[in-house]
Amino acid sequence: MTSHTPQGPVDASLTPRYAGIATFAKLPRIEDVPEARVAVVGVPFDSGVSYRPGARFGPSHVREASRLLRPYNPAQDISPFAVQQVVDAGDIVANPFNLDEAVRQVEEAATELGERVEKIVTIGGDHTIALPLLRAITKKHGPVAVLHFDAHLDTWDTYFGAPTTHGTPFRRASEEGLIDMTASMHGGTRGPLYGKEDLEDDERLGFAIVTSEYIEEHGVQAALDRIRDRIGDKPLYISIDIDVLDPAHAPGTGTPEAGGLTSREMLRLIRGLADRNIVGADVVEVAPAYDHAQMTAVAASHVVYELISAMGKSV
Ligand SMILES: N=C(N)NCCCC(=O)O
Ligand SMILES: [Zn+2]
Ligand SMILES: [Zn+2]
Repeated sequence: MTSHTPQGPVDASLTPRYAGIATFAKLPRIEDVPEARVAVVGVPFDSGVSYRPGARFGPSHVREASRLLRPYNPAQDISPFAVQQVVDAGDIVANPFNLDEAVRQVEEAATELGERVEKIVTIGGDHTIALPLLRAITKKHGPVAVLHFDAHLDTWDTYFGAPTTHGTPFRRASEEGLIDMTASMHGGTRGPLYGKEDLEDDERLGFAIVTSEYIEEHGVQAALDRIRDRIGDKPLYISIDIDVLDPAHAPGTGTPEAGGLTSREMLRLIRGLADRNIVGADVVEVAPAYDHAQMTAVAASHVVYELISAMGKSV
C-alpha cells in the first residue's frame, strides 16, 4: 500500500538521540507524512486502576525510553521502519473524571485512526483501554483472536460494582462477542486470586492459559507451540500488560506480582509470532512513578519495537 519511501526515525548519527521531542523511536508524527501503515498511539488514562495509580504517564515515559531504539532489528532480520511507514499518532484524549466517556473517546479515536492506517500499536494507560480498542478493531476485522500477556486474568466481573475497570476488560469484551473464544489465550498468568472460581469463570468464558510457571518449566518454545496452535491464522490482537514481566524487570506498574517473565522471554515470545496475522496490539500498565532507571519503559519500548518488527514481516 505504501507508495512513498517510508520516512524513518531522526538519524541519531546527525542529531543526538537525546535532543528534540520524543515521538516513539523519534519517528515522524502522523501529520508529517502522506500515509502510514502502522501508527503508535498513546492513551494517557488510568481512572480504571484498582491499586497504584500513574499509568496515565505511561505513554510519555515509554516514548522517552524509546529514543535509543535503532533502525535495524537483527533478532527478526528486519528494518521495521524501512519496510513500512510507521508514525507516532500522538495521544488520544480520554476524560479522567468520566470513565464511560473516556471509553467512548478511545473507541472513537481508535476507529478513526484505524481508517487511516492498517495497524495500531497502543501504549497505555491502564488495561481498561483494551475494551474500547477491541470494540474499534472488531469493526474492521470481526471477532479477533486475543493473545493476552498479563500476570492477571482481567476477566473478573466487577470491582465495587463497577463493570468497567482494568481488571475486567476481557470479561466485557467476551460478553460483547469481540473475541474469537476458540482462539484466545492468556500468557504469563500467575499469582494469588480471589478464589478458585476466578479460573473456572475464565475457563467457562473460553480462554486457554499458558502460565508463567509453564513457561519456566517447559521453556519459551513449548509455550509458543501451544500459543501458535491455538491462534492458527485468525486475525490476532496482542494485548501486553507490562506486569506480565517480573517486578525485577518491570517494577514500574500498578499491580506487580512476583514470579513473572524476563524481558528476554517476552521478546522471544513476540518474535515467535511474527508469521501470524497480527492486526493490532497494545502495551499497557506502565506506571513511571514506580519505575527505576527507566527499566520498565525500556522493556516496554522494546516490546513495542518487536511488535512493529513482527508487523513488518507481512508487508
Ligand atoms: N490489569 C491489571 N494490571 N491488574 C488487574 C488487577 C486487579 C485487582 O486489583 O485484583
Ligand atoms: Zn496485570
Ligand atoms: Zn492487565
